[in-house]
Amino acid sequence: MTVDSHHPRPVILGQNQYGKAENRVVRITRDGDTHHIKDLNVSVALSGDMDDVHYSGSNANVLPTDTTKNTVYAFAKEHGIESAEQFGIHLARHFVTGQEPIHQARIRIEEYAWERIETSDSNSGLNGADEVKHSFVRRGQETRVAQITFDGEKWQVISGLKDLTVMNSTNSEFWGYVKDKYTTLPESYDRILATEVSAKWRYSWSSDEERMPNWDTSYAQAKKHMLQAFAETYSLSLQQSLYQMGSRIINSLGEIDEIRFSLPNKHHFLVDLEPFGLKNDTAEGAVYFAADRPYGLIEATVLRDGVEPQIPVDTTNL
Ligand SMILES: O=c1[nH]c(=O)c2[nH]c(=O)[nH]c2[nH]1
Repeated sequence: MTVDSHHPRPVILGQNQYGKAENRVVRITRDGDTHHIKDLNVSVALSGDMDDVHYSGSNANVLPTDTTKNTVYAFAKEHGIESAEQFGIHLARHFVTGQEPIHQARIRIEEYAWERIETSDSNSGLNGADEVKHSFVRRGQETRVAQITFDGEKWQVISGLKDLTVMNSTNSEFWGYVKDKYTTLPESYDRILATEVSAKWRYSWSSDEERMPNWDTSYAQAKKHMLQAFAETYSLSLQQSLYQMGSRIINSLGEIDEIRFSLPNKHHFLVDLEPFGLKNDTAEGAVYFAADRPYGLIEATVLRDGVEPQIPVDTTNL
């Protein structure tokens, strides 16, 4: 049999599925001052009677991927997120039982774990009222970095860390900024503040080997002060938090003269759930869309008065 180009061999549609992938959903629940966080990456894949949309373009059986995304956010608000498994079961059941043409739903979930930042008061137990209960550090922790330079006489040691992700689920505002004709950002009086800290600090030590700092102790202290300053600062901008983190280190650790931060503002947008009759109110605990890009990038050096800045402005490849 010859192949007639006007009547090609039938081409058959094989396995197919569709849905919205990587819905980044952050659910904060508030129990008084104590906040709880669930942070998921949810991917929905549906399959069923989808021949027509592929063969002819008829969308009659197609629940839009946009709807699957909205369902993830609305369920997070309405039913909460008890566990990834429970949330996935709930979603899968909804799609399969709710839409006749959908026969199978596969929900894949990644969950990012967060731990509470221990603030000064959580340890002492003396002043429990001031303990910070809305500050978290993402588990997995950071990468420690160091750069050592020696010219035969003098040493320069720059230490630091990257990929230390932290979040305050309240005590962050952003308002009173410049507005021009392109400004649309609504002022916020209670927002999530999250960043992935990249910091490099320079030691004043440069020669006397007898008086060399204890690098491990110093690193642990710098990290602790940075986290506590982040947690304890009532923030009016990420810039202000940055300065507080840096100055806490400079004030607490005599051996460090200079610190440079690169802080991406990991934006969390309140999801509009009004169309589904759901109030998504910050004060009650809310559902956020965790955007990955673009992001604000806040960078600055904080130094001891009188010292010369030496850490390069662009520390990416330090
Ligand atoms: O903490 C912030 N600093 C900014 O400079 C800024 N700009 C913006 O849009 N949001 C924020 N947040």
